[in-house]
Amino acid sequence: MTPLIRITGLTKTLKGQDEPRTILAGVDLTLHAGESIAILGRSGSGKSTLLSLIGLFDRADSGQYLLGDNDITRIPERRAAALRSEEFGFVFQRFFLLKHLSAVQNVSMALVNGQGWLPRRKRRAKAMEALERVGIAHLAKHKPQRLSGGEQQRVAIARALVREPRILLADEPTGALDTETGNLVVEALRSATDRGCGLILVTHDHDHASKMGRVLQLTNGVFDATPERVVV
Ligand SMILES: Nc1ncnc2c1ncn2[C@@H]1O[C@H](COP(=O)(O)OP(=O)(O)OP(=O)(O)O)[C@@H](O)[C@H]1O
Repeated sequence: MTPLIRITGLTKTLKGQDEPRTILAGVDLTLHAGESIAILGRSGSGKSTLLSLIGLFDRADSGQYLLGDNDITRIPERRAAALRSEEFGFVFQRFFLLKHLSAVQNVSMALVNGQGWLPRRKRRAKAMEALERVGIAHLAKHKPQRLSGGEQQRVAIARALVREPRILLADEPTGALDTETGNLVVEALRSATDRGCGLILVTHDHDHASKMGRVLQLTNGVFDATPERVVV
């Protein structure tokens, strides 16, 4: 089957006031439907930079990016914006929940500007289903201030999943959480792959990384050549 993502030889050099710095020096990555990948690497190794290229927030200097059968290496920003909302779900370290809205309203909001109009009742039903998937349907009416950090992050995951993205990108989603709470969040992310979603998790936490199907280590702008550990 065609992979969701095929990236080859991706490079990115940052040109600031100082000397140009090569952050990514030829990254190869393939993600299949239903697969989960953890990306580890020391601070500043380029993990977030890579995720922002994959999520089409930024462009590589060279290399090729195939999304399914489509070469999207050099698509215009308008098309990139459409793909970001149609194909990707994003989860960040910060939850970015709207504090005056309940959990279910925060999740439904993600459907307001989506493809095709949905009546409010349908949006709410889908949002409830997404909250159920991450195990917090019972907290649907709670506003963020009444939720713990881990619960808020699971609302954010439900918000990312409610649009049924094909690819879920998570950048340090457990960075602000303790280990136990982080485990719940990682399980909520991983469970998205049960329905065929592809997941890429950037993390510093080796335990969380080990819950993914593959673990890749970013060092000096490329993935280590050490054999990938496959968890079965
Ligand atoms: N907009 C920018 N302008 C200049 N330098 C940047 C910019 N964004 C990132 N960098 C630099 O690029 C390098 C890679 O950053 P990146 O955030 O991708 O690393 P990371 O592996 O995600 O780090 P961390 O684990 O600390 O989040 C860092 O040295 C960072 O300082």
